Amino acid sequence: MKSYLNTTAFDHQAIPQLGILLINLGTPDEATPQALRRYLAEFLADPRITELPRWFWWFILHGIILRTRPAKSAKKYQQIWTATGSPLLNISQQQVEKLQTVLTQQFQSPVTVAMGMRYGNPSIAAGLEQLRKANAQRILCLPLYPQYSSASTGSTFDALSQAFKTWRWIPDVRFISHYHDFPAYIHALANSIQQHWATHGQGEKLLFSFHGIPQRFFSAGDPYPCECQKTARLVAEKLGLADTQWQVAFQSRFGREAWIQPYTDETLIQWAKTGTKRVDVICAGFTADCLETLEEIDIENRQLFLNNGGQVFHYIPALNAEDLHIQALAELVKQHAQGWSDKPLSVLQAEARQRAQRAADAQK
Ligand SMILES: C=CC1=C(C)c2cc3[nH]c(cc4nc(cc5[nH]c(cc1n2)c(C)c5CCC(=O)O)C(CCC(=O)O)=C4C)c(C)c3C=C
Ligand SMILES: [Fe+2]
Ligand SMILES: [Fe+2]
Repeated sequence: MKSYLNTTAFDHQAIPQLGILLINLGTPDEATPQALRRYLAEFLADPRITELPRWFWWFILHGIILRTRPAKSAKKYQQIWTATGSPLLNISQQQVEKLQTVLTQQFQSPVTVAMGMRYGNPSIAAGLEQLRKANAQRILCLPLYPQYSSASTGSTFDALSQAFKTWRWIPDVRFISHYHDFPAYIHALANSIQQHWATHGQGEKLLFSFHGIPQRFFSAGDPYPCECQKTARLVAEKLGLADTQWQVAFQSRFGREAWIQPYTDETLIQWAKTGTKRVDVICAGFTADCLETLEEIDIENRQLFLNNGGQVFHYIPALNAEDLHIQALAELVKQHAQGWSDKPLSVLQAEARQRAQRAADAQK
């Protein structure tokens, strides 16, 4: 017989909370080949990530990839690892804390913000469990992927559904599918670029580098590349850039098949070879700095540009836990939590007391 979470009797006195679950991709527990093997085995087994026949992919994954990639990836992670662990996890924790503070100030109803990672720890199930224990009867799920892709956002939805399968009492649930053109997010990006230019000067060209996906996914109807283009265009318009001053490219290619183009590394090499001396690169789709930005862009792609004739390479950090980013996330949450956050604590407490009283009366 299957048993479900919620093992204690319903508590009439408990104050309902609004729960916000921030979700990101995830990261290994340590920068070691063993930890990478565990992490990549979970990540690369996700059918949304590969979309290949399971038997065929299982053979490639276990026969080839998991024998070689963990050691190579561990070396890369070691270059960006901090005293307190993975940058992505550290930054995510800061985002949770700051958003909790801002929403507590701005919402009438009590709110709890938690984090769940699609792969690795803390898992989505653990983040939801934290919200369940806080008596979150309404849960807003916010994958921190501004641009929708089946491989990222779609996969997050799968994991949420899987986790809820174990709950007895399914709360009200809302899911933010994308926010690639949300004004406060565009404003935060434009502001971050302007701040960077004010301190370091402006390059000749600005490259918006987004994580790629296989071309096959786009051809099958994934809107991701279009949403990346729109984010970049809106930011460039806000900055008043001419079409010759900016471009979109896609990084993080994996495997041998074609991914969406142009590729970031090839673009930077071509720019360097054709006389561009100073570039700025921003990874606008990454809401927190991680391996793909700190190692692939700020280390590997920097070298490619400088080795091919470029002279100045500036990586503009992700929005991370910057105030304007947290403000943008708070606005996004407010928009999607409409009708959920308007009861002051005093009203919720009075309702809880009435519930408890009626339950006690009914037992007499
Ligand atoms: C195998 C194919 C992959 C697809 C498709 C893919 C899509 C995708 N990924 C992100 C965001 C991140 N990916 C990160 C790391 C990473 N990505 C892949 C592969 C695919 N991603 C791998 C194998 C790895 C692990 C590192 C490595 O071994 O190279 C990260 C960084 C995580 C960290 O710990 O720092 C992020 C973030 C998106 C948004 C996306 C689809 C749009
Ligand atoms: Fe990468
Ligand atoms: Fe990825």
